[in-house]
Amino acid sequence: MNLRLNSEFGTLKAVLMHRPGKEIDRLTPYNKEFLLFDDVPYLEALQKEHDTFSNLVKASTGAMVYQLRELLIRVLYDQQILLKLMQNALQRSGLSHLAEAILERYSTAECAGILTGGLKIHELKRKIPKLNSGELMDYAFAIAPCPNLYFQRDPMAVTPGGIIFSSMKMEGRQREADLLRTIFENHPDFKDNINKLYPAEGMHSPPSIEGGDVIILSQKAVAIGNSERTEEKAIYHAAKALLGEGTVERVYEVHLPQKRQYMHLDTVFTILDENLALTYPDALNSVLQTSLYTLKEIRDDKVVIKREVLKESLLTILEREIPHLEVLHTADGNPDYAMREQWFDGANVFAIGPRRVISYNRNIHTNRALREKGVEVLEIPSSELSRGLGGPRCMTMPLSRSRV
Ligand SMILES: NC(=[NH2+])NCCC[C@H](N)C(=O)O
Repeated sequence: MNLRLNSEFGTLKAVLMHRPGKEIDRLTPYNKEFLLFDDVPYLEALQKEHDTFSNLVKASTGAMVYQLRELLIRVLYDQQILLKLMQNALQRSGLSHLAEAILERYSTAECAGILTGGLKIHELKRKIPKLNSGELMDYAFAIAPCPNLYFQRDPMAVTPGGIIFSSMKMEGRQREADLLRTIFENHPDFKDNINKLYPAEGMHSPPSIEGGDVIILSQKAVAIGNSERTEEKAIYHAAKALLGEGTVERVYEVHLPQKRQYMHLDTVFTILDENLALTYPDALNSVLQTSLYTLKEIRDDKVVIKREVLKESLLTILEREIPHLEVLHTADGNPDYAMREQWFDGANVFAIGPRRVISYNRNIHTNRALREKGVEVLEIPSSELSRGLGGPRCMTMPLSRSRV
């Protein structure tokens, strides 16, 4: 599988998802903010909703649906890889010296569970009795959980020129990117098919960039949100790699207001067909600045790029890049509902093919407007899934689509 995509809407052929697990049960009213949740979801119901979603993706497209847990277990059979991930995970609590003892006592599948669901001190004490000292706070995490892992969109991005491995802004999500990168660099299905664009070789503590901020406008153009989560410096480096690779000719930096409800560019718009986009107008109108990166020259293997600040709105750019663009608004622009539906990711539908989308059932006004435009809308239940403040696009990492 060649890991490149040239659109947001070509018929889906393979996608990566994560069925939420133990990590969700770790959320409490006290840690939810740090872990970027707006509520404390009910795991069983959340899993049911997620199963409906992944089954629907499979049934409606015939696509291969990879599950993160299976891919992770496969690469963790390599003890060196497992040890390194475990040490990194424990490092944050100053306990990396316990990594080997953990590997001796837990199976590979259990280690995968720990790396995603976290580990508390009292759980560890049951396995390593000599740890029974009162100094360690029993209910503290030795390894913090990754409850946002079902938002598979964010820890990386597949572009027309290759893969961007995210460097996550928020501490509560940083380990997710390590897990994804380890999988894609080591799993036999993927490791020989990736062209890594970001971070550049030897870059330590790369500036933050998250997959939800990366949107393919066309084979030749990519938009990246400069947002609460993605920094200008990261966009510069990603643009340089993309333009140097050569498939993409224009990279747009879209300056979003730094607000939680617009945390990523894909909370503001998604592309559903060669000439149809779904947007949240208030956010679109508050984009006051965009910049365009293009290639200046490649001399002695050195890529030089040029940045122009454009006095153009996001809409103008979309219209230029997407000929005959029609724009549909969340809740059809109805002011009573547009804001409500955007909060629950109305604009964040997942295109499984041209004018075919999966959307949350709760966004009834948006779904109706989509249908009136001739879009096939497949609905999924959303009472629990939406509590993490991400929608169907956020929950999926497409790996292969038919070319358009
Ligand atoms: N691509 C997206 N819009 N992802 C939404 C992620 C939501 C998640 N709770 C976070 O705050 O990071």
